[in-house]
Amino acid sequence: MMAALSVSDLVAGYHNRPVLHGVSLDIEPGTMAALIGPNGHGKTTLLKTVSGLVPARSGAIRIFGQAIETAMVHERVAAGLVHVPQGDQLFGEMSVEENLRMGAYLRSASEVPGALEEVYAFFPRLAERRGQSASSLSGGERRMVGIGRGLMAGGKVMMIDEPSLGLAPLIIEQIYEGLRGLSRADRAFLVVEENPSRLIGIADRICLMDAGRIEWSGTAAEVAGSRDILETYLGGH
Ligand SMILES: Nc1ncnc2c1ncn2[C@@H]1O[C@H](COP(=O)(O)OP(=O)(O)OP(=O)(O)O)[C@@H](O)[C@H]1O
Repeated sequence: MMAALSVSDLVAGYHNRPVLHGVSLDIEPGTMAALIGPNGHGKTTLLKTVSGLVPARSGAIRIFGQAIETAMVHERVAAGLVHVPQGDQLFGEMSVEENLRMGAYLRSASEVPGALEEVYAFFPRLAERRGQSASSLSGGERRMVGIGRGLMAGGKVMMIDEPSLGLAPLIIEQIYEGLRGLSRADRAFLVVEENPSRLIGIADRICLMDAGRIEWSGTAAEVAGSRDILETYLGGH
């Protein structure tokens, strides 16, 4: 089967600091992969390199077979790639719905109402607050708008950087349930998560990143059952 996202031997970094030392990973359509690992080992840099915010020095990135490693950011979005960054970067003065509509800037006007319906169906709280300014939302609601705005782009591969960051356990559950519900045969997710136990029953595969490489990958239950992995990489979480 053709991978939704395929990364091979990706090398990238900042100025004279290499961060990714040959990352390879494939995500199948219809699945969710989670990227875990110690802080500062390149998870965010991987997402930024795939979305084109950090240039790749070498290696290949493909979306459903289409090579994008030298494409401009907007061309990657047009190819179906969505990146929901840490901190959401919402427009605080604009309403929930206006923020959501911003995500659909590359789509035709006729597709927007259906896309909005989909977001509101999965995050009903946003439907209730559609006219409220983004700056007045709670942290969890903001995260939902960030993810919803990504969905509005109609992406086939959604990368979400730490959807659970700073949120209460109940809200984290709602966010992950929303994501699970958004799973479709023609869509794939890559999420960064610091706590692998949250991903049991949610992520299809866990990829462990260490020192700029994918060191290991397997199911969430395999991670939870592996003392070595938990103790070596995750400080016994
Ligand atoms: N703009 C930048 N310029 C220079 N170095 C950077 C820049 N952004 C990140 N780095 C460095 O690159 C390395 C990897 O950072 P990255 O944010 O990818 O890690 P991470 O695994 O996502 O960690 P975290 O979970 O803490 O976000 C770190 O050493 C970081 O200091």
